[in-house]
Amino acid sequence: MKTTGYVTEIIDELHRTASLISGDEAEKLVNAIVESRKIFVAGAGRSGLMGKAFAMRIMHLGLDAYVVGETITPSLEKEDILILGSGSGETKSLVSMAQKAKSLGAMVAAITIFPESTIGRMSDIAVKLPGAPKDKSDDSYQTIQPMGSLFEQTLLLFYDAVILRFMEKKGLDSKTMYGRHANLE
Ligand SMILES: O=C([C@H](O)CO)[C@H](O)[C@H](O)COP(=O)(O)O
Repeated sequence: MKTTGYVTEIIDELHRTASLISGDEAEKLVNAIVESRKIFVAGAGRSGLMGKAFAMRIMHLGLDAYVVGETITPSLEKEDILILGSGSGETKSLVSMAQKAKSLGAMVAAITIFPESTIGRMSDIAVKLPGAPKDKSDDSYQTIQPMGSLFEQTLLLFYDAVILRFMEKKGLDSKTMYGRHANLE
């Protein structure tokens, strides 16, 4: 298949996964972000990269957003939310973060293929995204893509959709948000 054929196939896969995301679960996450004081985002590897893109846009919304592990990230407190993106829901560093966040009384949200995973079960809000785990141990969801690519792409689209929903709720537009964009690039 030509590279452009693969692009079309990936988009078809994303159409299928997008249509399976629960609107109620997504709305719970948006409302939790609205109600939280600070928003912390975490994920490992590629899932973490999608989280960084999400945290940047949350900052553009005018909220206090942080990526876990960065040098200027402050302490998590009980009025805050920790959002974890993890296909498997079993990544060890994220399990520890979820445990710590729970012990501090903060809200934990998981975006995962497996709400029944360790991270999913520990979370106050779990949004299920369809996909195949990176080790392909669960072959119930078919994708032509390697490892967790389909989950990671769906995660980025989902995060961008959360931003749009937040903008809609708060009457924000791109122009206002651009006013907060980095100007030392
Ligand atoms: O980087 C990743 C890998 O390339 C899978 O496609 C994963 O995002 C990373 O290993 C984290 O895994 P999950 O927590 O299961 O998303």
